[in-house]
Amino acid sequence: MKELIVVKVGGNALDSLNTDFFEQLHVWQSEGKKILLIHGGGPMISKLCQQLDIPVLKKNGVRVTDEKTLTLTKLVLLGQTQPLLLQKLSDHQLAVSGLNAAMNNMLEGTYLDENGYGQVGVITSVNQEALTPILNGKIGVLAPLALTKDGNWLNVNADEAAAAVASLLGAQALYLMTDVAGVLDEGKIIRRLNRKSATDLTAKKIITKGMQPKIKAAFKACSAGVKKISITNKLQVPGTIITKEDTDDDEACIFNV
Ligand SMILES: Nc1ncnc2c1ncn2[C@@H]1O[C@H](COP(=O)(O)OP(=O)(O)O)[C@@H](O)[C@H]1O
Ligand SMILES: CC(=O)N[C@@H](CCC(=O)OP(=O)(O)O)C(=O)O
Repeated sequence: MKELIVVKVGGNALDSLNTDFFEQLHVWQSEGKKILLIHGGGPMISKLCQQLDIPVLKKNGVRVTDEKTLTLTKLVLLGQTQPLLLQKLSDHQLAVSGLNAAMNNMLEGTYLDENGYGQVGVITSVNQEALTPILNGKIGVLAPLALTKDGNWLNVNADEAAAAVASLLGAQALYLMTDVAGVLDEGKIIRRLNRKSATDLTAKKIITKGMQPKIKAAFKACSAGVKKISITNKLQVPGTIITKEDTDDDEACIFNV
Protein backbone atom coordinates (compact mmCIF):
# COMPACT_ATOMS: atom_id res chain seq x y z
CA MET A 1 0.00 0.00 0.00
CA LYS A 2 1.56 3.26 -1.12
CA GLU A 3 2.40 5.91 1.45
CA LEU A 4 1.53 3.65 4.39
CA ILE A 5 3.15 4.17 7.78
CA VAL A 6 2.68 1.48 10.43
CA VAL A 7 3.23 2.44 14.06
CA LYS A 8 3.25 -0.05 16.89
CA VAL A 9 2.32 1.55 20.21
CA GLY A 10 3.46 -0.70 23.03
CA GLY A 11 1.48 -1.08 26.23
CA ASN A 12 4.27 0.71 28.09
CA ALA A 13 4.19 3.60 25.61
CA LEU A 14 0.38 3.95 25.71
CA ASP A 15 0.33 5.76 29.01
CA SER A 16 2.99 8.27 28.09
CA LEU A 17 1.86 9.45 24.64
CA ASN A 18 2.36 13.18 24.52
CA THR A 19 1.28 15.95 22.14
CA ASP A 20 4.35 15.34 19.90
CA PHE A 21 2.94 11.96 19.00
CA PHE A 22 -0.46 13.26 17.95
CA GLU A 23 1.08 16.25 16.15
CA GLN A 24 3.22 13.91 14.04
CA LEU A 25 0.12 11.92 13.05
CA HIS A 26 -1.52 15.20 11.94
CA VAL A 27 1.60 16.07 9.93
CA TRP A 28 1.60 12.69 8.18
CA GLN A 29 -2.11 13.03 7.41
CA SER A 30 -1.55 16.47 5.90
CA GLU A 31 1.16 14.91 3.72
CA GLY A 32 -1.34 12.34 2.44
CA LYS A 33 0.13 9.35 4.30
CA LYS A 34 -2.05 6.45 5.37
CA ILE A 35 -1.56 5.50 9.02
CA LEU A 36 -2.14 2.17 10.71
CA LEU A 37 -1.50 1.80 14.44
CA ILE A 38 -1.02 -1.61 16.04
CA HIS A 39 -1.46 -1.37 19.77
CA GLY A 40 0.01 -3.52 22.52
CA GLY A 41 -1.17 -4.06 26.06
CA GLY A 42 1.29 -6.59 27.48
CA PRO A 43 1.73 -4.99 30.93
CA MET A 44 -2.06 -4.66 31.34
CA ILE A 45 -2.59 -8.32 30.34
CA SER A 46 0.04 -9.43 32.87
CA LYS A 47 -1.55 -7.28 35.57
CA LEU A 48 -5.00 -8.77 35.03
CA CYS A 49 -3.57 -12.32 34.98
CA GLN A 50 -1.82 -11.65 38.29
CA GLN A 51 -4.97 -10.20 39.84
CA LEU A 52 -6.81 -13.40 38.88
CA ASP A 53 -3.96 -15.73 39.97
CA ILE A 54 -3.31 -16.91 36.44
CA PRO A 55 0.41 -17.56 35.94
CA VAL A 56 2.28 -15.17 33.63
CA LEU A 57 4.82 -16.98 31.51
CA LYS A 58 6.88 -15.39 28.74
CA LYS A 59 9.54 -17.01 26.58
CA ASN A 60 11.86 -14.70 24.66
CA GLY A 61 9.41 -11.86 25.31
CA VAL A 62 6.45 -13.79 23.88
CA ARG A 63 3.53 -14.73 26.16
CA VAL A 64 2.78 -18.43 26.53
CA THR A 65 -0.99 -18.35 26.03
CA ASP A 66 -3.39 -21.02 27.29
CA GLU A 67 -7.20 -20.77 26.89
CA LYS A 68 -7.70 -18.67 30.04
CA THR A 69 -4.86 -16.32 29.14
CA LEU A 70 -6.25 -15.95 25.63
CA THR A 71 -9.64 -14.92 27.03
CA LEU A 72 -8.00 -12.29 29.26
CA THR A 73 -5.77 -11.12 26.42
CA LYS A 74 -8.81 -10.49 24.21
CA LEU A 75 -10.57 -8.73 27.10
CA VAL A 76 -7.66 -6.39 27.71
CA LEU A 77 -6.76 -5.65 24.10
CA LEU A 78 -10.31 -5.16 22.81
CA GLY A 79 -11.91 -3.86 26.01
CA GLN A 80 -9.19 -1.75 27.58
CA THR A 81 -6.15 -0.76 25.54
CA GLN A 82 -7.78 -0.28 22.14
CA PRO A 83 -10.57 1.98 23.50
CA LEU A 84 -7.96 3.92 25.49
CA LEU A 85 -5.92 4.63 22.36
CA LEU A 86 -9.04 5.43 20.31
CA GLN A 87 -10.12 7.91 22.98
CA LYS A 88 -6.71 9.61 23.08
CA LEU A 89 -6.64 9.93 19.28
CA SER A 90 -10.20 11.28 19.20
CA ASP A 91 -9.33 13.79 21.95
CA HIS A 92 -6.64 15.09 19.57
CA GLN A 93 -9.11 15.53 16.71
CA LEU A 94 -7.90 12.52 14.75
CA ALA A 95 -10.52 10.42 12.93
CA VAL A 96 -10.14 6.77 13.91
CA SER A 97 -11.41 3.29 13.18
CA GLY A 98 -10.93 0.50 15.75
CA LEU A 99 -10.18 -2.80 14.04
CA ASN A 100 -9.66 -6.44 14.91
CA ALA A 101 -9.14 -9.82 13.26
CA ALA A 102 -12.83 -10.74 13.25
CA MET A 103 -13.78 -7.85 10.95
CA ASN A 104 -13.82 -9.18 7.36
CA ASN A 105 -11.04 -11.67 8.20
CA MET A 106 -8.81 -8.67 8.70
CA LEU A 107 -5.89 -10.72 10.06
CA GLU A 108 -5.39 -14.40 9.42
CA GLY A 109 -2.71 -16.41 11.18
CA THR A 110 -1.27 -19.79 11.99
CA TYR A 111 0.09 -21.24 15.23
CA LEU A 112 3.67 -20.23 16.08
CA ASP A 113 4.41 -23.45 17.98
CA GLU A 114 1.36 -24.84 19.78
CA ASN A 115 3.38 -27.13 22.06
CA GLY A 116 5.78 -24.39 23.13
CA TYR A 117 3.53 -21.30 23.19
CA GLY A 118 -0.10 -22.46 23.12
CA GLN A 119 -2.59 -20.15 21.35
CA VAL A 120 0.07 -17.83 19.94
CA GLY A 121 0.11 -16.99 16.28
CA VAL A 122 2.00 -15.47 13.41
CA ILE A 123 0.14 -13.37 10.87
CA THR A 124 -0.10 -14.82 7.38
CA SER A 125 -2.51 -12.46 5.64
CA VAL A 126 -4.19 -9.07 5.90
CA ASN A 127 -7.44 -8.21 4.14
CA GLN A 128 -6.06 -5.31 2.16
CA GLU A 129 -9.27 -4.86 0.17
CA ALA A 130 -11.25 -4.22 3.36
CA LEU A 131 -8.54 -2.12 4.97
CA THR A 132 -7.71 0.26 2.10
CA PRO A 133 -10.99 2.27 2.10
CA ILE A 134 -10.85 2.56 5.91
CA LEU A 135 -7.37 4.07 5.80
CA ASN A 136 -8.48 6.69 3.29
CA GLY A 137 -9.20 9.43 5.78
CA LYS A 138 -9.08 7.50 9.05
CA ILE A 139 -6.31 6.18 11.24
CA GLY A 140 -6.73 2.41 11.62
CA VAL A 141 -6.18 1.06 15.13
CA LEU A 142 -5.63 -2.67 15.04
CA ALA A 143 -5.31 -5.21 17.87
CA PRO A 144 -2.53 -7.85 17.72
CA LEU A 145 -4.82 -10.86 17.46
CA ALA A 146 -5.37 -13.14 14.48
CA LEU A 147 -7.87 -15.81 13.47
CA THR A 148 -6.93 -19.18 12.00
CA LYS A 149 -8.70 -20.42 8.88
CA ASP A 150 -10.82 -22.54 11.27
CA GLY A 151 -11.85 -19.47 13.26
CA ASN A 152 -9.64 -19.95 16.33
CA TRP A 153 -8.27 -16.80 17.97
CA LEU A 154 -4.52 -16.41 18.31
CA ASN A 155 -2.53 -14.03 20.50
CA VAL A 156 0.20 -12.32 18.47
CA ASN A 157 3.09 -10.35 19.95
CA ALA A 158 2.36 -6.76 18.93
CA ASP A 159 5.87 -6.11 17.53
CA GLU A 160 5.60 -9.27 15.46
CA ALA A 161 2.07 -8.27 14.34
CA ALA A 162 3.18 -4.76 13.33
CA ALA A 163 6.17 -6.10 11.38
CA ALA A 164 4.06 -8.73 9.62
CA VAL A 165 1.32 -6.25 8.71
CA ALA A 166 3.88 -3.65 7.52
CA SER A 167 5.59 -6.34 5.42
CA LEU A 168 2.39 -7.79 3.93
CA LEU A 169 1.03 -4.33 3.06
CA GLY A 170 4.34 -3.00 1.71
CA ALA A 171 4.52 -0.11 4.20
CA GLN A 172 7.13 2.59 3.63
CA ALA A 173 8.04 2.76 7.31
CA LEU A 174 7.52 0.93 10.57
CA TYR A 175 7.86 2.59 13.98
CA LEU A 176 8.10 0.43 17.07
CA MET A 177 7.19 2.94 19.81
CA THR A 178 8.24 1.90 23.27
CA ASP A 179 9.36 3.33 26.61
CA VAL A 180 13.08 3.50 25.76
CA ALA A 181 14.85 5.80 23.29
CA GLY A 182 16.20 2.90 21.24
CA VAL A 183 18.25 -0.25 21.66
CA LEU A 184 20.58 0.53 24.54
CA ASP A 185 23.96 -0.76 25.64
CA GLU A 186 25.09 0.62 28.99
CA GLY A 187 22.57 3.43 28.66
CA LYS A 188 23.70 4.54 25.19
CA ILE A 189 21.68 4.10 22.00
CA ILE A 190 23.27 1.54 19.71
CA ARG A 191 24.09 3.30 16.46
CA ARG A 192 24.99 0.43 14.16
CA LEU A 193 24.29 -3.25 14.50
CA ASN A 194 24.06 -6.08 12.03
CA ARG A 195 22.23 -9.36 12.50
CA LYS A 196 25.30 -11.05 13.98
CA SER A 197 25.85 -8.25 16.50
CA ALA A 198 22.19 -8.43 17.47
CA THR A 199 22.57 -12.17 18.09
CA ASP A 200 25.75 -11.56 20.13
CA LEU A 201 24.09 -8.84 22.22
CA THR A 202 21.18 -11.18 22.88
CA ALA A 203 23.58 -13.95 23.93
CA LYS A 204 25.34 -11.47 26.24
CA LYS A 205 21.93 -10.56 27.71
CA ILE A 206 22.25 -6.91 26.69
CA ILE A 207 19.16 -7.34 24.53
CA THR A 208 16.61 -9.09 26.74
CA LYS A 209 12.89 -9.40 27.50
CA GLY A 210 10.57 -7.18 25.44
CA MET A 211 13.42 -5.92 23.23
CA GLN A 212 13.92 -9.41 21.78
CA PRO A 213 10.69 -9.63 19.75
CA LYS A 214 11.27 -6.03 18.59
CA ILE A 215 14.69 -6.89 17.15
CA LYS A 216 13.38 -10.06 15.55
CA ALA A 217 10.38 -8.22 14.10
CA ALA A 218 12.55 -5.35 12.85
CA PHE A 219 14.89 -7.63 10.93
CA LYS A 220 11.95 -9.57 9.51
CA ALA A 221 10.31 -6.38 8.23
CA CYS A 222 13.63 -5.16 6.86
CA SER A 223 14.17 -8.41 4.95
CA ALA A 224 10.60 -8.18 3.63
CA GLY A 225 11.37 -4.77 2.10
CA VAL A 226 10.14 -2.21 4.63
CA LYS A 227 12.59 0.61 3.95
CA LYS A 228 12.84 2.13 7.41
CA ILE A 229 12.20 0.65 10.83
CA SER A 230 12.62 2.80 13.91
CA ILE A 231 12.73 1.66 17.54
CA THR A 232 12.06 4.81 19.51
CA ASN A 233 10.04 6.52 22.21
CA LYS A 234 9.29 9.58 20.03
CA LEU A 235 8.14 9.59 16.40
CA GLN A 236 10.24 12.73 15.73
CA VAL A 237 13.46 11.23 17.07
CA PRO A 238 15.04 8.38 15.10
CA GLY A 239 16.15 6.24 18.04
CA THR A 240 17.59 3.06 16.56
CA ILE A 241 16.99 2.87 12.82
CA ILE A 242 17.13 -0.31 10.78
CA THR A 243 17.48 0.07 7.04
CA LYS A 244 18.52 -2.21 4.24
CA GLU A 245 21.54 -1.30 2.24
CA ASP A 246 21.24 -1.35 -1.51
CA THR A 247 21.63 -5.11 -1.88
CA ASP A 248 19.53 -8.27 -1.60
CA ASP A 249 21.73 -9.62 1.17
CA ASP A 250 19.72 -10.02 4.40
CA GLU A 251 22.92 -9.44 6.35
CA ALA A 252 22.87 -5.91 4.97
CA CYS A 253 20.02 -5.01 7.31
CA ILE A 254 21.92 -2.71 9.61
CA PHE A 255 21.22 -0.39 12.44
CA ASN A 256 22.14 3.04 11.28
CA VAL A 257 21.49 6.51 12.58
N1 LIG B 1 19.20 -3.55 25.07
C1 LIG B 1 18.04 -3.02 25.43
N2 LIG B 1 17.78 -1.73 25.15
C2 LIG B 1 16.62 -1.14 25.52
N3 LIG B 1 15.62 -1.79 26.17
C3 LIG B 1 15.82 -3.09 26.46
C4 LIG B 1 17.02 -3.76 26.10
N4 LIG B 1 16.91 -5.04 26.53
C5 LIG B 1 15.73 -5.16 27.14
N5 LIG B 1 15.03 -4.01 27.10
C6 LIG B 1 13.73 -3.82 27.70
O1 LIG B 1 12.74 -3.80 26.69
C7 LIG B 1 11.70 -2.94 27.12
C8 LIG B 1 10.79 -2.58 25.97
O2 LIG B 1 10.00 -3.70 25.64
P1 LIG B 1 8.52 -3.90 26.26
O3 LIG B 1 8.58 -3.78 27.74
O4 LIG B 1 7.96 -5.14 25.70
O5 LIG B 1 7.81 -2.60 25.76
P2 LIG B 1 6.53 -2.38 24.86
O6 LIG B 1 5.35 -2.64 25.74
O7 LIG B 1 6.68 -0.96 24.47
O8 LIG B 1 6.62 -3.32 23.69
C9 LIG B 1 12.44 -1.80 27.77
O9 LIG B 1 11.66 -1.07 28.65
C10 LIG B 1 13.59 -2.52 28.47
O10 LIG B 1 13.21 -2.85 29.78
C1 LIG C 1 2.00 -13.50 22.11
C2 LIG C 1 2.21 -12.22 22.85
O1 LIG C 1 3.24 -12.04 23.46
N1 LIG C 1 1.23 -11.31 22.76
C3 LIG C 1 1.27 -10.06 23.48
C4 LIG C 1 0.26 -9.12 22.84
C5 LIG C 1 0.32 -7.73 23.42
C6 LIG C 1 1.67 -7.06 23.26
O2 LIG C 1 2.55 -7.51 22.55
O3 LIG C 1 1.76 -5.89 23.97
P1 LIG C 1 3.12 -5.06 24.26
O4 LIG C 1 3.63 -4.60 22.96
O5 LIG C 1 2.62 -3.96 25.11
O6 LIG C 1 4.08 -5.96 24.96
C7 LIG C 1 0.93 -10.29 24.97
O7 LIG C 1 0.12 -11.15 25.28
O8 LIG C 1 1.48 -9.54 25.80
